[in-house]
Amino acid sequence: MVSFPPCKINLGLNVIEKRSDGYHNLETVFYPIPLNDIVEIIPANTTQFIASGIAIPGENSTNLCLKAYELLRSTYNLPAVEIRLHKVIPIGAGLGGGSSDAAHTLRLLNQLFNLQLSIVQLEGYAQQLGSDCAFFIEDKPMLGLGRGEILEPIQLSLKGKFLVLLKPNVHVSTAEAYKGVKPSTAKPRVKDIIENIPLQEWKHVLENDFETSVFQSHSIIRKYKEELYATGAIYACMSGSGSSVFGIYEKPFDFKGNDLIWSGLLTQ
Ligand SMILES: C[C@@](CO)(OP(=O)(O)O)[C@H](O)COP(=O)(O)OP(=O)(O)OC[C@H]1O[C@@H](n2ccc(N)nc2=O)[C@H](O)[C@@H]1O
Ligand SMILES: Nc1ncnc2c1ncn2[C@@H]1O[C@H](COP(=O)(O)OP(=O)(O)O)[C@@H](O)[C@H]1O
Repeated sequence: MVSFPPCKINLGLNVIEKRSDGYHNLETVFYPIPLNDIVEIIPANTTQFIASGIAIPGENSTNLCLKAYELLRSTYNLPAVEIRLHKVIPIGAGLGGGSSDAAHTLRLLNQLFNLQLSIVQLEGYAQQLGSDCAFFIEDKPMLGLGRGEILEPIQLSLKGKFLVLLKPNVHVSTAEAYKGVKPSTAKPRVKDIIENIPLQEWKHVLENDFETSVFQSHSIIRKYKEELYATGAIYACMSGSGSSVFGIYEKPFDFKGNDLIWSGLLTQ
């Protein structure tokens, strides 16, 4: 059985407060982008994980696909499987690729072994694997609260707009990015902006709190954001903790550049 885990971008991101468990409460809108990995799961005599495509740092045993399998196996006594992952989504880019692979592994196992887990139950397992993992159980635009695992519907349509997604060759650690932000509760709400302010105005009001410190250490990301605006983007922003950055355009646009990783029309 095969699935095609997409990635996500964050439309605005407020880091609200540091929590006693070391995580941060945040407010963001997750939006799915059809730049996809491929996960295939087949019953096997012994459990194994086989990766191809972009190299994933770390041992295979630490891969989130296997962690997702182990999580369900511990409760449902699952048989051995072979999990094949073809990696397309750039790693550590603020695109949530690992979380998406994990969520889609849960979804595939649910189907393959007829576990009859509901969306809410699958989201519960996903939360244990990563803060933004639950979003990928449904892959539709959602407001993300708490650590990112509390999902609420949002009124938003970018259907027909065109997106350009760039990934400069720099790596930003998520944990370091959180350390570089001063949390604040006194910011305009992402939800209010997205639901009530026209897209054309977002560039004046919708922010990603990670940008200030991440741009200081990686000026190429700021440069790319400026380039997106210079080529006509209505709104441009870094995704998550970086290093990818996206621009939303009114019409299809042939962006030229080596670090272009995806462009296309939005459908949601
Ligand atoms: C920043 C965001 C925004 O969507 O995305 P990415 O840039 O990673 O894609 C997410 O919050 C990333 O979520 P995720 O990548 O699942 O994070 P996790 O693996 O759970 O946590 C990695 C580390 O980030 C920090 N962390 C993460 C989430 C959060 N709400 N507060 C935190 O402080 C913690 O130090 C944690 O140890
Ligand atoms: N299937 C996977 N795909 C990508 N990264 C994975 C995967 N499993 C575990 N990881 C680990 O997760 C980290 C980055 O996750 P990723 O989702 O690519 O980035 P981000 O958190 O920036 O969105 C890497 O350090 C990588 O070793």
